[in-house]
Amino acid sequence: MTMIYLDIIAGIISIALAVLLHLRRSQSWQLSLPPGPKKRFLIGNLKDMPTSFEWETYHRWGKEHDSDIIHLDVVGTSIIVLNSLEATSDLLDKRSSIYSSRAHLSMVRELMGWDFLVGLMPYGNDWRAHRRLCQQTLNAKAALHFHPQVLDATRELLRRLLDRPEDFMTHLRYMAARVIMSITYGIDILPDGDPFVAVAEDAMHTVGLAVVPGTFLVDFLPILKYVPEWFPGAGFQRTAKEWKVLARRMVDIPYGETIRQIADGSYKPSFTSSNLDRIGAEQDMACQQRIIKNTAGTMYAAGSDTTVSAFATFILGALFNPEAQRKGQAEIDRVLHQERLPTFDDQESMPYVTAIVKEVLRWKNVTPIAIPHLLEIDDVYKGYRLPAGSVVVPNTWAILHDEVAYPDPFSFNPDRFMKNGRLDLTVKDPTIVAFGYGRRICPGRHLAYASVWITVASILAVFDITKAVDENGMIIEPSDKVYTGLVCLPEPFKCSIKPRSKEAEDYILSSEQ
Ligand code: HEM
Repeated sequence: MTMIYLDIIAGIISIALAVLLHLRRSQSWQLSLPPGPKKRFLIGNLKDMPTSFEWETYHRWGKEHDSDIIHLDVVGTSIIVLNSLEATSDLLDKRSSIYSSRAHLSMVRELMGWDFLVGLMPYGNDWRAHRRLCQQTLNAKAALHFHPQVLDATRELLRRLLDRPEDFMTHLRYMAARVIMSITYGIDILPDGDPFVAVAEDAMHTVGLAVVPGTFLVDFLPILKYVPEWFPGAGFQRTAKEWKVLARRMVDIPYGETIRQIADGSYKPSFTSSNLDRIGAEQDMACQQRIIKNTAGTMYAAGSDTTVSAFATFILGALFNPEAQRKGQAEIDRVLHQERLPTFDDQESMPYVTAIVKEVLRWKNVTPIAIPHLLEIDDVYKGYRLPAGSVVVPNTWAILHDEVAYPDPFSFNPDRFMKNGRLDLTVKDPTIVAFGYGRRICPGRHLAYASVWITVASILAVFDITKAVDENGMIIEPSDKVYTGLVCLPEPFKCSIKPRSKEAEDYILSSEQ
């Protein structure tokens, strides 16, 4: 008898909950969507969508509609842009259980074969298994183990800058790639023309172009993925086919090399070798290998261009603000007395260097729209209806160029983070948003931050960075433009990098020991 009563009560509760949910949903459907540019019949905002520097357009739309949250519709795909820290924090951080998936991205994930990339995986168990591996290797404590490798790579960077300063971009790329390839695969790459790096760079270029929302219509109309290659207008299919080969090579080739080295006993311990070694007899071997291989491929893809972009932004910032460079050098000289090169232990005593790093991550921020998230269930925010399935674009660029938080936001000015010779903690730290949001926040941020900090400190300690001069003795003004894409990199620029003194040169050369 009691069991029957319990069943009836459970039934009534279930029905009541279902009715409540239905009522909530229908109430929220009466609310309006956030404001945004006028939508056209069927295609919505397709024709308005910017394909380059979209963060600037999104920011302008926000101002025009006097709202930090705007809504767009592209052929039925709902897009929500968040233009303020308040909105990203309220939704992506505080409600991250429903804002942590990713858009379907038919072009990149299905047609171009980038379904291995952790950063693009939908929220769920498979993503969790991959993310766990990233976290185990890259969390704040684990990242400390990489400091010696990063320091070695920085010292080599100094020597290479001394030798061929005009090739500084090549050296910065080498430094970032060297650290990640060694951590991930235990592979020592060649300084110039490394085949593993070449394979990865080719693939990376393609994905950078393809992930920007609005570039390929197939992302908004997934049915187009069934259009055959020969069909007029199906050029994206041919492009995807070519780019898929590059993606596979990027994942397979370095992983294959580690397997080869493990087999002949010549391997160096790395993310890949340690995790393969850890696979238990009770685990599904093929499944675990797939997760390790995907995660390894992701580490290079996610960590190389991003870090290089921050390095290059530092060099550019030093050109745009020579006074900041001098202040950084004066601080370093005060701490090191020009007797040694910086180490990670110097961080506490070099607040101005830290201010430069914060400004680097703010000024030409590496990932202006992070990686857009996806909202999984209907939500309501500031009285607006946010539909399930919306792509949610955090406008990190707008947040980091907000003139209230950062007056004169387009100038490179590390002093904005300083007060009375110390870091001013009342100024918003750009790292709060520069590495993304909520459950999808960049797991490589500790390693990335450490690499940028020690590189900035080491270069400032021994080099002067000045504008280059042409054959007629005229100063070459550097461009402050960046390439558009998911990861923004400064456009090529020239500069002069010279040792600050004979002693500085000696320190660089002796750093090999
Ligand atoms: C200055 C350097 C870097 C910047 C600015 C950066 C920034 C970001 C951003 C904005 C995201 C997206 C977060 C979101 O969806 O909200 C991300 C994701 C990711 N980053 Fe980084 N990153 C950097 C370096 C690295 C490094 C060195 C690694 C690894 C070695 C790495 C690994 C990843 C991974 C695996 C993801 C995907 C996380 C996920 O979707 O769950 N990143 N990063």
